[in-house]
Amino acid sequence: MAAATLARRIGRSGVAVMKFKSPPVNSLSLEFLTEFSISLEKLENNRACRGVIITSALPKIFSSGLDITEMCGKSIEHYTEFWRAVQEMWLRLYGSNMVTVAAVNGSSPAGGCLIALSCDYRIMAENPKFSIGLNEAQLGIVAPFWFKDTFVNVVGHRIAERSLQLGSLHPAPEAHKLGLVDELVPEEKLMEKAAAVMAQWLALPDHARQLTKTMMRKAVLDRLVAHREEDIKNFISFVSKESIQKSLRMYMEMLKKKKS
Ligand SMILES: CCCCC/C=C\C/C=C\C/C=C/C(=O)SCCNC(=O)CCNC(=O)[C@H](O)C(C)(C)COP(=O)(O)OP(=O)(O)OC[C@H]1O[C@@H](n2cnc3c(N)ncnc32)[C@H](O)[C@@H]1OP(=O)(O)O
Repeated sequence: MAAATLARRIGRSGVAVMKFKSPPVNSLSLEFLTEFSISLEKLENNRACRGVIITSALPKIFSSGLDITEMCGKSIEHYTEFWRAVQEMWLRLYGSNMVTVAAVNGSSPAGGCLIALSCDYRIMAENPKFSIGLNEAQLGIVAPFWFKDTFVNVVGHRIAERSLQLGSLHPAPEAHKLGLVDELVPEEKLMEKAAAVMAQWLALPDHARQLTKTMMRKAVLDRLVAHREEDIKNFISFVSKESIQKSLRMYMEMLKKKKS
């Protein structure tokens, strides 16, 4: 696959490093999501792999979230396939038996934030220009219930409610204060710190850690599994509305204008 190049390396420590590399901004296209899920599945099935560090190969951007062009002016069949791929990615990552560490080395709005939130631990570069959050409301769209559930499980109900309603993108220091990321480190120390955190988590017996993780996350995962088809229908009916299409088009135009 060409668009989403994901470098993987499993060291002697049993840790893979996955680097998002889909210029210009690592947006989560159908192709990217499919490749990401396949990569996760391969690592999950590889007994030599016990943990994965997820980061970006691009400067300043971890991931710009779902590829908005995938949600604009496409067919029902396309929306169905795209949304199933988003669900699949989250089910694999949030439900992974591996230790997952996000080394967030750039901005991470919406779907990018979901990826970080789905990991076991988040370390972010301490650059106040980098921001993270579920900003869907700013686009005139609504974060699905499982994005919200994942967010609540990390920061708690009150912080999630305020942040989601306002569609806030939190600069790194604020994200740390809110508990949205666990640690801030200078950018050049990010991978070193991620490896140290990984070693700490891998020092425990896998079975105890895995069963505990399942216990903590199962209810939220089961909720999407039980309502998967309904969630796809909701997405399609929401995104097919002309008012939502208009909001998405205006947002894309705003992004382009910002440059000129
Ligand atoms: C009640 C029932 C509910 C049911 C559920 C229904 C609906 C919910 C559906 C979905 C949830 C949505 C989740 C999402 O993830 S939406 C995506 C949100 N992402 C963003 O808001 C980020 C937008 N991008 C930026 O802010 C910036 O681009 C950046 C990431 C900060 C990088 O800035 P920089 O200045 O470095 O780059 P540019 O802005 O110049 O961008 C370069 C280039 O990329 C294009 N682009 C950026 N982001 C996206 C994107 N997410 N998708 C597609 N394209 C993107 C940008 O337009 C530029 O393109 P150009 O052609 O001009 O070069």
